[in-house]
Amino acid sequence: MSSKLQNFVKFGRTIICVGRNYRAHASELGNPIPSEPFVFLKPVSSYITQGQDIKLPLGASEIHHEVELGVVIGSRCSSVTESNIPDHIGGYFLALDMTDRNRQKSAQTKGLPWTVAKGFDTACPVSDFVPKDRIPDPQNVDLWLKVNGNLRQSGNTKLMIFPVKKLISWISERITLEEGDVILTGTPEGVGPVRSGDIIECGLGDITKMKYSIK
Ligand SMILES: O=C([O-])CC(=O)C(=O)O
Ligand SMILES: [Mg+2]
Repeated sequence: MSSKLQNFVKFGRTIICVGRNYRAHASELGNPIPSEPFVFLKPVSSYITQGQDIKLPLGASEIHHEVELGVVIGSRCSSVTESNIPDHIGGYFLALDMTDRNRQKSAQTKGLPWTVAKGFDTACPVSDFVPKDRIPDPQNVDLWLKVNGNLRQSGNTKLMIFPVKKLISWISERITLEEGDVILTGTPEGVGPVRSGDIIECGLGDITKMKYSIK
């Protein structure tokens, strides 16, 4: 295993995020169920690791937590078929897709991109790298998130509309993926606002967990 993958944050390649990959989450925000995957990007500067705090961005009125399974790409993928995707997965991690919900809604209404709503500084808190053999089936992993000890999100990756293999294959037909690129695979339902002083704890079943404070 390349040490670049274990240090995927420092390696710092493209962060691709999948939107509305769980029906219940698309519905809870009043959005249609996608008929094919859709993706957006976060800048690499939005990564933070445990020990750093999530900072509420300037002028933000509603910052939401979204807990997600992250995949680290292990080798170059260009038009890779679904059956060959497992060979290209380098490992996994737990991620928060922190979202400025009001800015996202306003951008969406105006037909503008979500870049600032999803890519502000500290918008991508992540866990340590999880070796691939710890997750033999990425379509059966529990995802949970608590704010100040109260359970807010509880889902399982089997509820994804487009499974990991499909997502990576679909992306690789349009965007070449390289070693160290990561994919955030979308959030289950239960997203909601956080305030200064809150503590988020979340996990991938009991495989890995992480804790972040909101500054
Ligand atoms: O902001 C959204 O609802 C889209 C998204 O990132 C997700 O579904 O994980
Ligand atoms: Mg998300």
